[in-house]
Amino acid sequence: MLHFRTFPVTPTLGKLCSPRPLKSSNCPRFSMVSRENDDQKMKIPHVMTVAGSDSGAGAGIQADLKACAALGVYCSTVITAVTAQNTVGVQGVNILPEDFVAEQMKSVLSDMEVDVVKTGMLPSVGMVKVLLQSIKEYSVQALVVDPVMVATSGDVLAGSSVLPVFRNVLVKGGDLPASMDAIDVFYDGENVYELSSARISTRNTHGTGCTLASSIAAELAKGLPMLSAVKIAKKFVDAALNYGKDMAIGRGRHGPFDHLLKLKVCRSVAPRAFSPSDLFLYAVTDSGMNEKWGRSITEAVKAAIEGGATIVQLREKNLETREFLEAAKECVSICHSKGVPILINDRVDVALASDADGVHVGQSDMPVSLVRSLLGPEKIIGISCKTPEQAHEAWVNGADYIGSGGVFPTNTKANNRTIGLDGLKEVCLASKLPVVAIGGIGASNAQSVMEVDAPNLEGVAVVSALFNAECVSSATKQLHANLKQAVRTRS
Ligand SMILES: Cc1ncc(COP(=O)(O)OP(=O)(O)O)c(N)n1
Ligand SMILES: Cc1nc(C(=O)O)sc1CCOP(=O)(O)O
Ligand SMILES: [Mg+2]
Repeated sequence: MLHFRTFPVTPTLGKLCSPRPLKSSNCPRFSMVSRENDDQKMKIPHVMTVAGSDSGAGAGIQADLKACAALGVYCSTVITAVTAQNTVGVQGVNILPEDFVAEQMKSVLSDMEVDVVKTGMLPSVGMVKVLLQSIKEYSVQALVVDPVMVATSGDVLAGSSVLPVFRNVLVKGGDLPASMDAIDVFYDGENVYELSSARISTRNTHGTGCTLASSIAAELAKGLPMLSAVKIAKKFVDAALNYGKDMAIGRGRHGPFDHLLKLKVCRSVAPRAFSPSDLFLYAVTDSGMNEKWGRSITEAVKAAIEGGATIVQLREKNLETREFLEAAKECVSICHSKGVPILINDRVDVALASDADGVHVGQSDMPVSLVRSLLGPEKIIGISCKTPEQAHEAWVNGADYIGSGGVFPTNTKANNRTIGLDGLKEVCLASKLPVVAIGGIGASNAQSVMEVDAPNLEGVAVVSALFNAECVSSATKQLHANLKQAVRTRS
């Protein structure tokens, strides 16, 4: 079945309201705007959806909200009808009174700066008139109309009387049976474009139309031209279908798919919550040392875990990205099988791609708040601090722990400033975060570190004491025993 999804933007809008020109394609996604009696504020792209509610949350208002959230656009919602719906079909439709739909639109449009209006289920010609009346009063850049005439299940949701008013059209071919590719045809009033992608074989297609239309609206709200917006929206729908292709929600023929695919990446990366006690014996790798002793990174990591390392960091400064990623994937699998968290030094991309538990960054690396926004809430982020001010900032910016040093002079990190045991204590006392000491620490001086009187000092991070030793597991066992002894003395 072909679903006709139509997008009458500027030509048709000219008749309906006074559209503002679309923002240029290279304008920033979030621009600064000034309003009367207001300081400079961050302008968030805004789509207002006028659509029906789907109780199964695969389509309608719920799909629009999820698509806009996934694409980083604010979405306000005007509900035209409430449907009783699931993966089997539409069991009931309760249409809201037209004057109340008008009231919702007025509430949003009179207060908020809406860039694009996207319509879904408009169950009567009266409702279309209500919409036109409202958007005549307030200026919006574009109107994306998804006629929602027929649900994926085949249920008819709106009559054909609304068809003649549409102009530009995107004809979706995703539901055509027995074709290898999903081919959509876009006509912008002048040219016809064929947009094809590989068909994703899945039962979870409920809400694809709503999602495609709201994604186009979201990209237009960011300032993209129409054809680019349509292409990106199609890519997003394909990615979401792919992520959700094996989900099992509902018993019907058409399940919902996974709009929030980015969150799924975060979710799968954190097998268990971070605990400060993980920092007790922190093994930080060094490829130069492992090469010198003729062992691979994976052999070194296995041996450190065997000796009692409680957390691992891959600090591989000389590896090519591809080599680093392969080693990281293997080490992630080893560490996860042993229940030991593994972090990546500096490289957020490698951490994401390898499914590692987090990242350790220094003061001149990517800022913690940005790392957090890229990695999501569940990942572990460590930050190096040498001063109380940095330690305070680490907490404010959302780090999970602090690495503080150099406690003693070290040959492992060039030009590293030594802060001593006193400097370490000052850092500990300036933050609520757990702290791991680093720099020149080994079995012979670990006890003196653990004697520092700071309750949040959780352990030691070491490179050469483990990896510049002939036998990594023995060296780790020895350090572990000494740390245990130090803790017994401390308590
Ligand atoms: C646990 C821990 N603490 C400190 C560091 C040092 O990080 P950074 O300052 O970014 O220096 P490099 O390690 O990148 O040279 C660390 N890696 N781990
Ligand atoms: C990676 C690193 N960071 C430091 C800091 O002071 O932040 S000291 C250091 C090197 C630690 O190696 P070793 O255990 O061989 O001394
Ligand atoms: Mg660094």
